[in-house]
Amino acid sequence: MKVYFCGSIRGGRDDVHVYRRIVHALQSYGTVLTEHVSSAELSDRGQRSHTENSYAHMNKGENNAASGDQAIHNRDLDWLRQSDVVVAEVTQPSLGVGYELGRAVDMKKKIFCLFRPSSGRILSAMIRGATDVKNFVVRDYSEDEVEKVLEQFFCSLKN
Ligand SMILES: O=c1[nH]c(=O)n([C@H]2C[C@H](O)[C@@H](COP(=O)(O)O)O2)cc1CO
Repeated sequence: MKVYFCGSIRGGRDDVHVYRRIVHALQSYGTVLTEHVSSAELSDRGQRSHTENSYAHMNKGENNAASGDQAIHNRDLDWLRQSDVVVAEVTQPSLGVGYELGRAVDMKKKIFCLFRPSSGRILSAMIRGATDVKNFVVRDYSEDEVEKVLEQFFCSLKN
């Protein structure tokens, strides 16, 4: 099973610790194509947070030069096409995540969105309201429920 995980990068990295927990749990169900989204080394500038030498080791896809952005976009859409399921943490608003979800709907992917009401945010109606889209599920959860809600979702795929 190939899993495409979506989480905010340039939209803000406040929830990266939650992304790590989700990706860790997802790895027991299959291959996570976008593991880098959960990397603490990626800053909200889409770059590793350290300066100088780290640029030499930077994963080419995650720099913010224009050509780098095109490579990131094209690589991620390739991964999205390959994926069997899309899991998105949507608490931290992110243009990129919203775009990925829209493209995934168009590709008729199975989509599972996770939102934490404890954040005090109100989820976009374009995500919460997509209830008539087939295979598009939005689940409210708290951080300590990550493993449980993912287990429920992957079990539901078997039925
Ligand atoms: O460097 C990147 N690498 C990358 O894979 N993405 C993808 C994966 C994430 O699910 C999503 C985050 O979008 P944004 O950066 O607009 O928050 O876009 C986004 C960026 C930066 O926009």
